[in-house]
Amino acid sequence: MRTAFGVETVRTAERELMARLPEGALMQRAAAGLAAACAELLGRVYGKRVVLLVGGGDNGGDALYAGARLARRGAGVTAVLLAPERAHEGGLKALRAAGGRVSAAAERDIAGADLVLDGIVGIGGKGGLRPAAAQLMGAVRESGALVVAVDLPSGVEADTGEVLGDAVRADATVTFGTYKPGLLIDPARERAGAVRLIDIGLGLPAVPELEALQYADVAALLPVPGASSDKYRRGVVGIAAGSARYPGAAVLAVAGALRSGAGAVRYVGPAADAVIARFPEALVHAGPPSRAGRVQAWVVGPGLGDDAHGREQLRDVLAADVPVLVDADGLRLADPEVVRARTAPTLLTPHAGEAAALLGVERSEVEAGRLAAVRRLAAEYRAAVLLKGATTLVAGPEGGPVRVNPTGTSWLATAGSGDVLAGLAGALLAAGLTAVDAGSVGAYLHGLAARLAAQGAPVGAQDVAAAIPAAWRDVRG
Ligand SMILES: NC(=O)C1=CN([C@@H]2O[C@H](COP(=O)(O)OP(=O)(O)OC[C@H]3O[C@@H](n4cnc5c(N)ncnc54)[C@H](O)[C@@H]3O)[C@@H](O)[C@H]2O)[C@@H](O)CC1
Ligand SMILES: [K+]
Repeated sequence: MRTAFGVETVRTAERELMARLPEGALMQRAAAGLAAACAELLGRVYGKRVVLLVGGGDNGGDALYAGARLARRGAGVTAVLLAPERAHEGGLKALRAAGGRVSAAAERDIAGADLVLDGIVGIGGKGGLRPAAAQLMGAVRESGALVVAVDLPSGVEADTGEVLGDAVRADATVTFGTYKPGLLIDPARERAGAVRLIDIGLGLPAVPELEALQYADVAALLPVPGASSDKYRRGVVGIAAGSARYPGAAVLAVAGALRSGAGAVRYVGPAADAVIARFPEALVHAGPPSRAGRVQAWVVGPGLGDDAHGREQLRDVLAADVPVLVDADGLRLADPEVVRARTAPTLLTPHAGEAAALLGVERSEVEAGRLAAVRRLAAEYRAAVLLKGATTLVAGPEGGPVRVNPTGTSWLATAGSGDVLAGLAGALLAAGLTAVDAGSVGAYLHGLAARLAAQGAPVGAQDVAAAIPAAWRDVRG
């Protein structure tokens, strides 16, 4: 599991550690790791030109000390001081002693750089880049230099993943002690490039603020049928989706569920003919979901439409005392009071627009502050919430760490892809995973399936569904 902690927690851990270490030792640890990472990225250090963008805090201090180490290995190192009167004194002295210099012409030095080290601000940064730093970003882009961010790209919010105005766009980020939430969540994540974590010995709490499942975590959570498992052990999924107008959503949700280890899939709704034509193994039922026979988890909403029939289906499913995944039209039509009052687990799977409607805010507000939005939704609806996006987030109703999906890909931004995810996560719910596990394992497999299906070329939702077994095999190794 890759974990992230917010600034307040990092500060506390830093204070405790600093009290036990000689003055400046922690910054030396950070700078040593940073310099080593830069050296690796440069390949050969000797003769390379390195420019340090140095702000007025310890983030700039890290850059200066790392620059001194690179200068000692033969790099030509130049520091651009963005707050000359506050630049870290010890770091500046070390840089000069190692043969580095302070720049008198920032843009010219940047233009000739092989590597630019962004030490403008770190976790002490507030409110985006100031004009003096923002002005240099054009020169940094044009230089073609490798950009390495110290701790996090300056101008992004460490705790929320927001990008405020101009922010550094790094090829790599070297972060200290722990990932910060902003390094794992869009829109900030894509500013960070490849993130490398340097252990500086911070003692961190057991429960992180954010966690990203890795292969091994997903493998451990995947339901695997035992020798004696019958279809009920593997889980029976009910799907109440599709309408005369949108039969395809039902087909895709069923496709997702059938390829995700469900013992059986029961379909209820007006698209039964379309479903059975594609999937003879699906069980189709007329009448209300509550009359469909034994079901261990329901998926409701994809393509449901908003006519009386759809509303009735939704009401009926939400009254069931089994886990329910609510997607798409289901999210639009669900009565918040009914969702809150449910005692069996509920998993809501909105995209940013649907999340905004559920919260009664603008879509842009959700997009800018996705972590806050998913937490608020989970608390307000007393449900697990999967907020779709390039980095899908999953929050549980009881707080705790928010899961962030690392496998997302823009190939998933295609019609019907959400319907497949609904079926997939529904099958995992039926197999007995908690709502947060079903959501996060579902998002993981869904992203991986899309990558495997795409291989760099366009894919449709059906291809994604067809690649779920391959993703499953890939994870189980
Ligand atoms: N405290 C520690 O023990 C360690 C800290 N480390 C480094 O220290 C950083 C935190 O240092 P600081 O607390 O000094 O804070 P920062 O260096 O992140 O930034 C604070 C400074 O920048 C100014 N500032 C705030 N927002 C700004 C903005 N938008 N534009 C320009 N200037 C802005 C502040 O007035 C202050 O001078 C970490 O990110 C990490 O790089 C590492 O050396 C590891 C150890
Ligand atoms: K930085």
